[in-house]
Amino acid sequence: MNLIRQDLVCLNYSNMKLALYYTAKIAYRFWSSKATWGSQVSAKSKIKSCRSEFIGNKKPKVKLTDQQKQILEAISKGSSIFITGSAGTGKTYLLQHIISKLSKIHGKSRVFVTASTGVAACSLNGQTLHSFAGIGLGDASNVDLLSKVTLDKKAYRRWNKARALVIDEISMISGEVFDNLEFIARSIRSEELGCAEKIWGGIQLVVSGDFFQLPPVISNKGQQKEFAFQADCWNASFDMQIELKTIFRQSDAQLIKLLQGIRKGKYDSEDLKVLDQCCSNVEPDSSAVQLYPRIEDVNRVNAERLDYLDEVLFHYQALDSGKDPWKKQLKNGIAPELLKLCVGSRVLLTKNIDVISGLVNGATETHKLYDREISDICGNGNLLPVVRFDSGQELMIGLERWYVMEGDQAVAMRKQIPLILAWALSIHKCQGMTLNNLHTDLYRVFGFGMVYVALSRVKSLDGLHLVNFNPSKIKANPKVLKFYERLSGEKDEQKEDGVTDEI
Ligand SMILES: Nc1ncnc2c1ncn2[C@@H]1O[C@H](COP(=O)(O)OP(=O)(O)OP(=O)(O)O)[C@@H](O)[C@H]1O
Repeated sequence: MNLIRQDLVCLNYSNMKLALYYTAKIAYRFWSSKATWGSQVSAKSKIKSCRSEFIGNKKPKVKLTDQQKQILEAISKGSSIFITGSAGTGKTYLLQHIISKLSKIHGKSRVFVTASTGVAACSLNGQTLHSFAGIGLGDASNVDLLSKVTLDKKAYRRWNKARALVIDEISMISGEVFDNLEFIARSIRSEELGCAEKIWGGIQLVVSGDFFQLPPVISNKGQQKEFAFQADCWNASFDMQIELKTIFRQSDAQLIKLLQGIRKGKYDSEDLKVLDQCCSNVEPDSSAVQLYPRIEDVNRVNAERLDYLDEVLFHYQALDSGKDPWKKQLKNGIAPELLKLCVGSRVLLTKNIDVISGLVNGATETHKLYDREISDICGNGNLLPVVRFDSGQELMIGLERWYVMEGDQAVAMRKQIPLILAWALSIHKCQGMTLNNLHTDLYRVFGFGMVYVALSRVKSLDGLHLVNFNPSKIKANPKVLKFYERLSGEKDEQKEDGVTDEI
């Protein structure tokens, strides 16, 4: 199937020298390459080489903090670690370094990268924890889950093969599930590998997340072990539990103080004044991403805005390969099955494109997502979109691939344009993102952690706009507060015993 019709690309702007240059060149190359879905890799590399002729391919280097380096060293020594810290302290960024280190130590195929949600898993090129484990919804007794996994040859093999297991966004995994997974790992590995029973069957465990962010979705509200840290095996699972302290996402001291308070469910009159100044009932400006607690509001706003533009709609249908259940998991990722765009759509780039991260954010290549300005679809039919970024730079966005990995094996893959409509996003979907300008309606906020997740996405106060803000919605779960008190208490005790600050 032809993706790129051999029509010449037309641009809607007249003053886009740079974009015109790229586009003209790309259009020519596509014309001559007769690109199809199958040949997109070469088309994409042509886009990249074409871009780098103009803007270079430099990736700004990020220096790891002493804490981050200490964690990497401990990983090299085989330690199992829980990494926590406020939003924007670089947990996921560090995980990327950890994953490459673990792959060197154990071999790529023996390192399994997972996360509690599809979106978080996709951003690490991993899979959801539940699908790695083969436990389905995971709502059965440990013995029943063990039999389920034992009957699932592939899942059983994964548990045997694993030398290291990475779990991101742990706040959304319950203690019940965490204990059950430990039981499965220990049972399968001691039986199959013929070794004495060890915790997690001897797998090196790297777990990351912030329990002040979104909690697990639990059907049985009476469940005793709501959070993973309440699991019986939690403390025994780690050699080290460490809280990252340096916040990178924000640099403004007032905003950092405000967010640190909200994280713990606290605020003072100064914080309320700051939040008050962010409140306004004025229609959000078009560069702001609107965050809503409920997906119905997100879909409604995006559909309304798309409709309002009254432009020709372009449909981009994802191309999926692989088998179920892996293929089904692609639906939980960030790349939509059907992407509808038109000229003027507000979009979000959902995949890190090296050349963009260096140029636009001037920071690192590791941002998981970027908020960007108006997109411009060029040409017609199946032509590729050209996006104008906040920096003013314009790029044609080619196809990207999202994989579901089983060790080093890709078991399913989705090809899609790495964009989603982004006038509005759900607070659940934005966990992990960094946004320049956000507008959030907190009227329908429910549960703990939601206000914190929404507000902590933003980089500076200029970019924070609120409606329906009610201080009573700022709340932290008392169990989580206790856990962190204990964590820092233990740290203080260790300090008195002469142990280093971080460990
Ligand atoms: N050592 C570092 N120096 C500079 N920037 C860093 C460093 N570590 C991480 N960052 C940057 O900090 C930002 C936030 O990182 P990241 O998204 O990993 O945070 P996080 O703790 O996972 O946040 P969240 O809890 O919201 O998911 C990213 O832009 C990342 O590139």
